[in-house]
Amino acid sequence: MTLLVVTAVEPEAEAVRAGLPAGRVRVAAVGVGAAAAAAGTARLLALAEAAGSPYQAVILAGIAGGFADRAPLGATVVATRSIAADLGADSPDGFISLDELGFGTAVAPAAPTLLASLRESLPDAITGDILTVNTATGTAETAETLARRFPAAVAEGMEGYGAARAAADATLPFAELRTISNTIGPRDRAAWRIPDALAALTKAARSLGL
Ligand SMILES: O=C(O)c1cccc(C(=O)CC[C@H]2O[C@@H](n3cnc4c(=O)[nH]cnc43)[C@H](O)[C@@H]2O)c1
Repeated sequence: MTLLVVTAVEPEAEAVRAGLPAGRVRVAAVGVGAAAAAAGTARLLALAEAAGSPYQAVILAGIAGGFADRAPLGATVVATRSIAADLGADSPDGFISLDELGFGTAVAPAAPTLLASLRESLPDAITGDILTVNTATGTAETAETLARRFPAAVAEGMEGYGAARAAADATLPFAELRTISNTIGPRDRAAWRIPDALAALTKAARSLGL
């Protein structure tokens, strides 16, 4: 299978590459946020298709914030669904999702076969929804609100839903794989364990056996 792995930033891409045999998989950093992920992934897919060597699957990989008591620091998480948590409308009665507004869906389910293969390769990984947010959560109040709105969510990142949409437009299977660098809650950058999360990302990539 010709696989495209996209990450937000280059250190994440390097961590993934370090766990993969050279030249077998394309790993590219496409930028932070769902818009960058969608645009960057779509461009890579289109260029490969135009060159006559299309990709056959897309994985969004990177580090993430983990929900307290659901995904601890250093854990590997695999998304059953990548959900755009803040795509919709605010209202005095609470958040209204894109689905409720009738404008499509904010939920991108992982491709069943790709998800099953990731789970088999990563038996210790925590499986659940991974939220895509435009603003990284920085208060206990927002963390609690998200945990309540999304009881099956284990982590949040900023790109999954965007890359998933690009893969869906190209009718390709998609999955999201992340490792936990910080706990979702009051912003405390000093408490982020980025090197540990990047090391876990390398280990996860190696476990894929590609
Ligand atoms: O400073 C560094 O060395 C460094 C190395 C690798 C990655 C970073 C990032 O800051 C990546 C940002 C990326 O990480 C995701 N992320 C991580 N934690 C959270 C969170 O709590 N809430 C939302 N997103 C998170 C996100 O996908 C960002 O694109 C720095």
